[in-house]
Amino acid sequence: MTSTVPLIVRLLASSVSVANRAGKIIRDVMSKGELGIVEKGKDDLQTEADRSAQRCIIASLSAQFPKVNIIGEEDNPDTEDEIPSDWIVIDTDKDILNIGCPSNLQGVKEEDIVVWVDPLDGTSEYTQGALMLKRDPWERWKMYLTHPFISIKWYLSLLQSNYGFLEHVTVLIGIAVNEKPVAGVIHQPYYKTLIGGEKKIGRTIWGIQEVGVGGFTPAPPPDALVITTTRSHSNPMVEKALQVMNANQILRVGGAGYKVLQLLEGVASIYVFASGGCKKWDTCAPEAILSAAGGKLTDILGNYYKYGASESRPNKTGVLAAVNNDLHSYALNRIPEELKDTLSKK
Ligand SMILES: Nc1ncnc2c1ncn2[C@@H]1O[C@H](COP(=O)(O)O)[C@@H](O)[C@H]1OP(=O)(O)O
Ligand SMILES: [Mg+2]
Repeated sequence: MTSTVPLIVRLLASSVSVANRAGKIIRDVMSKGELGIVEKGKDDLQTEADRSAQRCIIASLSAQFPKVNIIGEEDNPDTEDEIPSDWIVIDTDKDILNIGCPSNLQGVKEEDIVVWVDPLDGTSEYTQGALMLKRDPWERWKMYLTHPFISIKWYLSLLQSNYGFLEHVTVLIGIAVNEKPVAGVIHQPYYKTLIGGEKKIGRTIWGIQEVGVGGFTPAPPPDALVITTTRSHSNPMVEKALQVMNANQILRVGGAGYKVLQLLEGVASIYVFASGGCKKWDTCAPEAILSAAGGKLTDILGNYYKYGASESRPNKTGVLAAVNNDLHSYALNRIPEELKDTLSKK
């Protein structure tokens, strides 16, 4: 049966299974307690979970789709170590295989596809979440002292948060054809639900253009204007763009994947981030799923990003995403011209 299913649908179905496995790796690293944090740059961390989840995703997808160009966030310095055999996922999500395929994607070949992988979006929230899992206050304080760049103010705000910010962490697998995100997966390793009285952890959201979305219950935007934005990468430009939105409420959360989930689930209406910092792997999967649900993701100037393999990785001109075209235009028209100018010269 599998061979008659179009390639793009098989790739999406495998990405769902692989993202679930990567999510389990992320939880396992956290449970072991040794995050192996490395500072890649200013406000930019990498952990053992980022490295291992990426190895799992790239090894699994390239074993099944050897000619697909897969680009991951992490450099993976330790690629010479053998990958544990249970990290190579050969399963595929059977329900996704039955979803149908838009006619313009039916003839797509492996060589036409670029997959953008963020193995762990929301790394700051993941490492800060680790602090909150330390129940012993002395152990927690010791971990804080060795954690890169958390101010005492943040530490106190973390103590007041219930579960840290682990729900903000996602695994992102975005599938692009002809430079456009056409399908994607957002996996949330720490999402908690009760199904038939039984506790479940983790969920996987998917979308494919013209077919639709799944793995969650879509909801209309809130009546009030709720904007979602960064909690860990703000700066004066980000704040300026927020001020002019005339929002009823501003939510500050981690990760591009989590913010787009808030749009999909009716928690927020617009995502505004008027700064460089996000990269192609942060926005490819969220853009694919949001547009499959009727939304729109562009830069702050209103231009779509391109996702060809040779495109530069940074999204220098920020992110503007909304649940529909009207809300996107509303936000775009409010961004001051001088801010657009400053960003486009970066
Ligand atoms: N200044 C930055 N440096 C590094 N990564 C950034 C920066 N700004 C944004 N990002 C990436 O974009 C995602 C969304 O940004 P934010 O959480 O600030 O809204 C972050 O989780 C982070 O991805 P990652 O956690 O995968 O490194
Ligand atoms: Mg990211």
